[in-house]
Amino acid sequence: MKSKKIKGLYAVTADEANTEHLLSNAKAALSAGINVLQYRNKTASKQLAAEQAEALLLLCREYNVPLIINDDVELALKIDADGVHLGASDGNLRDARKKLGEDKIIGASCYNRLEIAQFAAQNGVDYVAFGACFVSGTKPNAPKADLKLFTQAKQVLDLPIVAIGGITLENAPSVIQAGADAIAVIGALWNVSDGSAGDAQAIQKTTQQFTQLFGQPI
Ligand SMILES: Cc1ncc(COP(=O)(O)OP(=O)(O)O)c(N)n1
Ligand SMILES: Cc1nc(C(=O)O)sc1CCOP(=O)(O)O
Ligand SMILES: [Mg+2]
Repeated sequence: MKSKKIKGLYAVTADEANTEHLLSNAKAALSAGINVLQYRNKTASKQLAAEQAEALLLLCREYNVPLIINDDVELALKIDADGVHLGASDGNLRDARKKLGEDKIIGASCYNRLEIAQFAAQNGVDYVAFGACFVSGTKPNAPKADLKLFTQAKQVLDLPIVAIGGITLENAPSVIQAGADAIAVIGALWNVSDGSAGDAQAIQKTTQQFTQLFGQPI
């Protein structure tokens, strides 16, 4: 069942113009145990986005990890990615389902609003995301979502619930405790470096630390 794949550490890529760097970072996270990867690059041209998404898809296939495309149903269709993530201004959920078919994963941003999640669930999404849980360096103006929302959502929704926004190794336990099935992370995963060993090793170590919070083996 495809929605069962949405759990644990859900890595979301940072805006990265250097494809080699993007791929080596992604490989580090994949090799250390992320469960889902979302390609999100708000600064790429259409051509760069297509190239980067295609290269990430090949890498994800090696690790049997689904690749979700942010915002762009057409790109997901073009490269046969595993799904899309859509926010309030990214198009209609039913239209996306019609285009992508039943086998693809569709996720919806629900911000801090349970009723958006209920609407998304009625419109056939495979997971819902709430945020921002904490102040996010990536998206400083994102509206805040109270962690109580996860507990409430869990009681009324029968879908995986993803938490996003400012999640770090320190605050992730409170989000998981509140009921999130997955945590979506950008800054605290990719903006790490241990100085000597390089980015890839630091990303691997951070991935393992996040994954252990869910009680999964490393
Ligand atoms: C897992 C996940 N949750 C939320 C978002 C945010 O989507 P959106 O509100 O459309 O904002 P942008 O990411 O497009 O800036 C997400 N991408 N992934
Ligand atoms: C893309 C995104 N969406 C958010 C929301 O609240 O919907 S917060 C966010 C940024 C997440 O990045 P970081 O882990 O660096 O805070
Ligand atoms: Mg969006």
